[in-house]
Amino acid sequence: MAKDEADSDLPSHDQAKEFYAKYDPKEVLGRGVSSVVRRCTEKETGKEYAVKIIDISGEKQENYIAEQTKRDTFREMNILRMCSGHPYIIGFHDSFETPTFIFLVFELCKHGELFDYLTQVVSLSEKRTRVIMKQLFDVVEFIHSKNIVHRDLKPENILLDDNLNIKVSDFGFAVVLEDGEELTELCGTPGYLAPEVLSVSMYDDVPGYGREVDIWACGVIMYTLLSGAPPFWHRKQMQMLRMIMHGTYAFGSPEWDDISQAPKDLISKLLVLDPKKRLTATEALNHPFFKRELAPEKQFFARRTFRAGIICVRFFYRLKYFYYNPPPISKEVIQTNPYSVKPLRKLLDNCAFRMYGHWVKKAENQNRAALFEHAPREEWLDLGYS
Ligand SMILES: Nc1ncnc2c1ncn2[C@@H]1O[C@H](COP(=O)(O)OP(=O)(O)OP(=O)(O)O)[C@@H](O)[C@H]1O
Repeated sequence: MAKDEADSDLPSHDQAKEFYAKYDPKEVLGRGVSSVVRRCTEKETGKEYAVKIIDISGEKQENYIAEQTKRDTFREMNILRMCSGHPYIIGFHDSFETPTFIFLVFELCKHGELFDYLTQVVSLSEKRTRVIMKQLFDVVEFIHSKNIVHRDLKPENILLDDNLNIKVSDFGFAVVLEDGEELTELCGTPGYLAPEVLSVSMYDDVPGYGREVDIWACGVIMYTLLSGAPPFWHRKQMQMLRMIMHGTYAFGSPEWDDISQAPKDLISKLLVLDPKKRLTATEALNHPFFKRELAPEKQFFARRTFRAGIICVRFFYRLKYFYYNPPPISKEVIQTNPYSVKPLRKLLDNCAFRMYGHWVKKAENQNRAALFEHAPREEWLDLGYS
């Protein structure tokens, strides 16, 4: 990209003297509705950060929306300060305000979003899911203890640091609950919305919602990490919202066949329609999924150990034999059950993901709602694959 074009959305030096005195802005990392996130370096230390530059000038949007953006940003800054120092929440380093822009300087997460990581790997192992979900519940337990509700937990808002630890970001919808306060605003991302958020926007005589919406979102995230597809999804958004309202989801085959009972049990205790019956973050952290199974005390039995050794060696040689002499794949198997053949299974899965875009690569100007679009891609239709 030409330098002029790349820098075209940067505020001028006159508009942001204080920021430019301390930081050098670099390439764009991501864009929001009214903001651009760039890598930047701190002049004094040479350390790298990410700066979110929020336009509050009113030039790109109506004045009243710019005012709202400004108010929301101050609320977000206040909440970020309340969360400072938590190991799995994005570090908030610095801020600057001018009449036209607000600059928020964050720690830099070079590995980007959990969403992009999932795009590459499609689904995660139980072990990796355990690490990520444990960190996520640590965050939720912490923010809920401070009466903060995030309201937009999803893989796009979970960044990964250099050690692939999570950093929960984007507290743009987060609020601090007053004692006994119930929320009524419809906000969040469709696939992750809890049923009570939908109810409150549809009916007059229902109670508002509270912190339990974050637990529901954790259930959706955990399901998605393990299977590579969201639990509530339909080509037509109204149908998808109806599925959420009724709590209709399944641990379908074959994605869930090899997944053990503990994570399924935990998910089923998170995706509970009645928010009062949903686990809390602390209860989720005490679920058996997060408890390592302790091996029984080991005793040494010479004969048994010797026999086990022989079996292992035999097994190894059989495995080696099959590896170098794989059984022929018959035409019948390919016709009747192609999914049972591992290389074909991989190919089919890849095609399905390409065609239906459960995981879609983020591109310039791509709408994130595409994650839930189940339509074949244009070029496939041209090829007559529809
Ligand atoms: N600290 C960071 N390190 C690396 N990349 C980041 C960081 N913060 C944000 N990004 C990238 O920038 C993108 C947009 O950031 P962010 O999620 O804060 O904006 P947004 O909330 O989507 O914006 P808006 O609320 O204005 O629509 C992120 O999705 C991510 O890819």
